[in-house]
Amino acid sequence: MATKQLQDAPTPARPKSTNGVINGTKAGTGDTRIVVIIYGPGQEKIVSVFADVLGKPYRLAPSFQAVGGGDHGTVIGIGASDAKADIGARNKMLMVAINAHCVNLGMPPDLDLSVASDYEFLYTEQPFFRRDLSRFIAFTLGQISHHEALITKPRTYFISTTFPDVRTALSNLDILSVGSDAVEIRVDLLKEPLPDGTFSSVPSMSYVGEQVMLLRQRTELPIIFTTRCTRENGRFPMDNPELYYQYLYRAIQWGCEYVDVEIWLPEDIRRRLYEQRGNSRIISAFHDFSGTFKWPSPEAQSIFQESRKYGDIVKMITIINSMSENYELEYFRSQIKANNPDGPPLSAVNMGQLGQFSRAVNTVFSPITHPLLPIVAAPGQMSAAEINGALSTMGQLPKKNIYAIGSFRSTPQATFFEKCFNELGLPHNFATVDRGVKGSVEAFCLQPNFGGAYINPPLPASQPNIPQLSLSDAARTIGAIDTIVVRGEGAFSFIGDNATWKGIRATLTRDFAPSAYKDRAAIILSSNGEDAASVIFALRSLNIGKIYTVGFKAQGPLASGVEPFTSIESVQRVDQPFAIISALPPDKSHLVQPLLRHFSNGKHTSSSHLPGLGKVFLDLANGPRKGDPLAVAEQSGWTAYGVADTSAFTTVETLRLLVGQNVPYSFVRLASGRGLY
Ligand SMILES: O=C1C[C@@](O)(C(=O)O)C[C@@H](O)[C@@H]1O
Repeated sequence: MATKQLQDAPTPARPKSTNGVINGTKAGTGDTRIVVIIYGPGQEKIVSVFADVLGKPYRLAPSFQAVGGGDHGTVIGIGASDAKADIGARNKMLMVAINAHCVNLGMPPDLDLSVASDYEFLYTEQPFFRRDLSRFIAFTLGQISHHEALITKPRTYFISTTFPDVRTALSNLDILSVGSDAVEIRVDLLKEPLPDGTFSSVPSMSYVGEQVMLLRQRTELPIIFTTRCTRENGRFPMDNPELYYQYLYRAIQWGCEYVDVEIWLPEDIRRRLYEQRGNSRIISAFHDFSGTFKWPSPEAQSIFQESRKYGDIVKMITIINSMSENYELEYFRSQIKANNPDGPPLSAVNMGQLGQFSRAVNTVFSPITHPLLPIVAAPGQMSAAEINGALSTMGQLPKKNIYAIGSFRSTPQATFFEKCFNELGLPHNFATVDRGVKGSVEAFCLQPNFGGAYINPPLPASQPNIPQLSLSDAARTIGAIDTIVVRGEGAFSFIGDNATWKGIRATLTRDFAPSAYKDRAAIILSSNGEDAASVIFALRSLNIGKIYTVGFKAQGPLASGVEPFTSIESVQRVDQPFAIISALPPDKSHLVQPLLRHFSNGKHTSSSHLPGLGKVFLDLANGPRKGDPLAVAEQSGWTAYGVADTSAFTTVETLRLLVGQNVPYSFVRLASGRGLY
């Protein structure tokens, strides 16, 4: 049957690396196959949204057979009933098929189409969450990847949600996920109501699909999809391993970033899931509730070796009987690390109260809970604040002074940082200090308990004058340090970094995949090269084509491929730019308006009859301004963002750099409603 077909077919043309948008690296091109969107009755407009997000033209086709090599670079739409006829016979090396299904229409997706497609996008028409689509497509096509960034982060946490229906969690999700790097959906704990008032023993695929969709619409965090079995503290029945395959494979198709695959499952199922995982990552999971498991045993070693065969992360969780077994786990952890330098990261904790020590010291994907959750997902689970409290009591999280250094006395951000520290149980002090006289930044860095700083306006990277400071690539290239991070002690223990460009890039990729920027033109307006440097860096990381400038001339390492507009004629010669970014100060920000209007109905770069029309405008001006560039942009058909978006994304990045904790963008924006920006 159709399921069988998939079992034998690893996802073809998987990009060699998922070099998505991480750190200073460039966005990868990802999957280069032709994207085919299967749409439901009356839903052809979803094809144009996919095309817009990807920055590509689109056309509708009657069948897979009608798609050929000449369609590279065009998004193809095929109606669901037409697609059914020949989806099984499609050339999988040439095209990637995505079944787009609108759940508002009251019917579950067609099972044959679900199974035969490479991916499935479930969406609601009202409200429609474009950023959900953007994230889904950028992830499944390998243009972005969270994993590389997460496994290099010193500590990662995921929140195990235990809701029977994620709808009840949505209003609290922002606060629940403070401190988490990923959100786990415990599929086995979902309770699907049946018409007779009871609950289904296993939630149906369509119910689970909708739950995943709802969760992803409300969080930007990667999702971990878990079907925990009855023997391992879960509710998923164990009599039919094939059922696990069906759910877990569908999780890959839905674009879940992580899929938890239990080690007891037959090897064939684990292998298939691993081979077919596309850009998802497999967490190979082992739980032992017998109380007889021993970390120093050969069994523990062989479980790790078996898990690593089909796991990007290995998770081992057990019940213990004495405190000393925590030390045995630590020895096991260090051995595994030493003997498997290229092996997958190990996430290992002991359950129960006795095991809480290990929950505090585990650094890789530590499962956490939150007081607002209905139940803890496993005995002994702790919240992020409890773990940080324990670490600080054990001397593992020394109290530091963290500063906002600027030409200001106090800012709402400072209050926000303090709130985050409280919420996360971090022991640090936060102080806002005036930069004042030259040299004061250095003076703060030299204080014994200096724990890092964000600096506004940024420090020139050319003359920071701080001993022990090394620079990140981004700070060096941009020429500005807005964050000083402390890593360890001794020589070069301070890193001068730049968080602003990441805030800009995150804003630019909120509603568009990185491919939308590739080789397209952009215009930057600024009074000087310094204010524009982080913008150029962010655009370059998205493989932008030509950059035109107004008000400044780019210098130094960022100057190549950047051309100033010299006259009205030079503006008129330019093809439709994909992005216009203004770094002008508020009193000059209205000067961008004529450009926004000029390019409103633009000439198109693409020769196709249906080009992607998306265009992005970002206004970085902060403060009361003349005119309303955002309104003008929106009237002229631009997708417009203001500085509040970029500042919120930059705050996320700054917190991550300074204290290693993830505070979701949505939470920062929530706080901004109370006057953060
Ligand atoms: O595997 C784990 C770890 C866990 O069992 C714990 O012990 O915290 C909780 C589960 O939800 C998660 O899937």
